[in-house]
Formats: sequence, structure tokens, C-alpha cells
Amino acid sequence: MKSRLELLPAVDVRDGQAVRLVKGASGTETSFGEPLAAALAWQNAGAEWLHLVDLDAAFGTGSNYEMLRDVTGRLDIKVELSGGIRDDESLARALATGCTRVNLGTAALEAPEWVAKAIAEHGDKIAVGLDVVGTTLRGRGWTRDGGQLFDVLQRLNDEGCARYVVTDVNRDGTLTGPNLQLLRDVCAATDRPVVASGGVSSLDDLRAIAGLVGEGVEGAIVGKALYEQKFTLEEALEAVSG
Ligand SMILES: O=C(O)c1ccccc1N[C@@H]1O[C@H](COP(=O)(O)O)[C@@H](O)[C@H]1O
Repeated sequence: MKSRLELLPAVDVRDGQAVRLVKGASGTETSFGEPLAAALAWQNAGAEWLHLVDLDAAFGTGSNYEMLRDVTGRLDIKVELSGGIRDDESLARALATGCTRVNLGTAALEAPEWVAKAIAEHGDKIAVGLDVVGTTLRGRGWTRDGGQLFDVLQRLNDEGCARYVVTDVNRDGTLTGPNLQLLRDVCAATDRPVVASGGVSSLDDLRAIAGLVGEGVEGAIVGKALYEQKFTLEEALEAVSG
């Protein structure tokens, strides 16, 4: 178990632009320019990880694959790649970008046997995104219900899933603070590391998540708070440095 919280600045790409959404809802985009510029800015500020999302692939409205491959190839830091990875072809393409790991969402709900096979073949390179409203999982761009959090978590634990990325959909992009109880509950139901996502608005939020490292939280994804300059990445890294 790591002793210091890892931070993963997010670059979510829609129609070739870095955007932030509110509660993951299509149509709520605020644009923040070129994805590569954002990614390089986080790298230059000291990020060790980038959480890179193809929102068009997640929503089924297109693909930004070439751009994400280019961004990943130009970075020296680790990349967690997400969005639309749902079958052998999309998984092979995602891994071919050179990313450190991929994050599977919809597939874990709709194609459990395929995900079990991917976990068995690729181990630590596969994380599963548990994107929840209450304790109901959401897939297909967070537009469809896909099962109960703790049932799916138990299944994935049994299949050897290496890591979970837990997003409270109703906090994502809202700057209303992380759902600490959800994170505690997930940590209590697994011995795998958990990456927290959704709601971070302040350095105190990051310190609160860092307080859960001992329970199994390994990292935190930070999006809107960075883009809206609630704090700098340097300040965030300092806040969680222990
Ligand atoms: O990150 C978002 O804001 C987001 C909003 C709506 C849908 C998905 C979103 N993000 C990432 O996409 C994966 C799921 O993609 P898929 O279901 O595997 O195609 C999810 O885990 C988030 O990382």
C-alpha cells in the first residue's frame, strides 16, 4: 500500500477539445482548449499520472483515438486511459498507445466474461471504473443503469481485478467535495487499491482523501478544480505530500 496519495489530473476529450462536464452529462461541456497543452501543463507542474478520457468513445458519439495516442506518446508520465474500451480491438488499440493502464467502465457491466478474460491476460494494466449514482452503477456514458456496486465489486474481486476507479457521478464536475463515505465503503469491500474520482474542490478535499490512504485509497482524480484554478497542481501535490 502506498503511503502518499497519488494525484491524477484529468484530461477529458470531446470533439478534439479538453472539456469538463457536470455530472458527466453530455451537453454540459466547458472547453479548456487543446488536450495536449493541458496534458503538458500538468506534466510540467509535476504530475506523475494523467487520467485521459475519450468522452466521445464513452458516449458512443465518435472517437478521439489518434489524438489520445498522440498525447500519450508525447508524455513522459504515466497515463490511465479511459472511454470506449469494450472489446478486444479497442483494448488492443488502447494498450498500443503506450498507456500505463486502461480503465474499463461499461464493459464491466455489459461484458463480464470479456472483462474477466482481460483481467486474466493483462493484470495490473486493467482497472475497472465503478461509476455510481448512490450504489447503482452507470454505463454507456453514465446514461444507463448497470447493476449494483457491491455485487459487481465482489465479482471483480473474485476475478482478480487489480484496481478500482470510483466515481460518484453526482459529484463529478460539481466542486461539491468527494464522497468520502462511498470511498470508505468500497475500501471496506476490497483489498485492491482505489482511485477516488468526483467532486474535489479544494486542498482540504484532497487532504481528506489522503486521510483514507490507510483504508486503501491510492489516488485521486482532479479535474474541474484544477481547470478553474481553485488551486494549482503544485499546491495539490504539496498538500498530499504527507
Ligand atoms: O469522465 C467523465 O466525465 C465521464 C462522463 C461520462 C461518461 C464517462 C466518463 N468518463 C470515463 O469513461 C469511463 C467509462 O467509459 P466506458 O464506459 O468504458 O466506455 C469511465 O470510467 C470514466 O473514466
